[in-house]
Amino acid sequence: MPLLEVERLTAGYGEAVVLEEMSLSVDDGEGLAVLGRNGVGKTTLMLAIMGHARRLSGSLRWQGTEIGGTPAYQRARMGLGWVPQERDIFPSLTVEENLLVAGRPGAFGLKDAYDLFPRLKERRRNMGDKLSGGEQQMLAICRTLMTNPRLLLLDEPFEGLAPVIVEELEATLRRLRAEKGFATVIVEQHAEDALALSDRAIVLDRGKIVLEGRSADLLADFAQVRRWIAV
Ligand SMILES: Nc1ncnc2c1ncn2[C@@H]1O[C@H](COP(=O)(O)OP(=O)(O)OP(=O)(O)O)[C@@H](O)[C@H]1O
Repeated sequence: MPLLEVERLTAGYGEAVVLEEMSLSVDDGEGLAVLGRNGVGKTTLMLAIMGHARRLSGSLRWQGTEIGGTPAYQRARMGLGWVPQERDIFPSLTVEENLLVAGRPGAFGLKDAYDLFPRLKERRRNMGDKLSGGEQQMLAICRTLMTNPRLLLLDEPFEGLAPVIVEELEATLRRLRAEKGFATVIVEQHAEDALALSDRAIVLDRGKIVLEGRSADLLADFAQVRRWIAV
């Protein structure tokens, strides 16, 4: 049984339809990349999975249970972990406080966060608004990991970061998946990075899946991906 199953999902905001009859699934431990140009509905898909966008029809199943009508906070408790593009760090709390307020019982705790990103340990007494972009992203990822999710949804985690930081984040995400068996869904403009990090990928255009396949195959024939993502 897939961990997450999206079936003929139509979703958007108010009366506006952004996603049309979209179907996809993510297995336990699997990495899925979501690619596409600006405005095609990638973030909306994440928001719909988390319960923050409006579902008009279709179904969402989590470990076989329908969650289409389940409120967002309960989905988070069920093991869906969301790392928003805005990072949503509390500016007036320290790094450590940001981590602790997110914490829920489970295998991943403060020590694991600091092992994953030693930089966060060095900065643990810094306020949330006194961090570099890369440190903020590390904190945003760890804060979600502190909720001990089964699935980690990342929205453009590499946006605006220096290449050396992107490499560090990529290596850590790879290690996390290998060691802890997390399933991940990653939305990225950097398509080649996202393909290198994932097992499978979907490419969206105007609210629909226009291409999907194994990431290795899409990387080997990148021209067909570029057709859909080039501006
Ligand atoms: N809160 C909202 N209310 C109404 N429409 C919205 C809202 N958020 C996004 N949209 C619209 O939904 C469509 C898809 O946006 P979405 O953010 O999902 O795209 P995206 O592929 O993630 O793009 P980007 O890479 O720019 O984030 C766009 O036309 C956008 O204008």
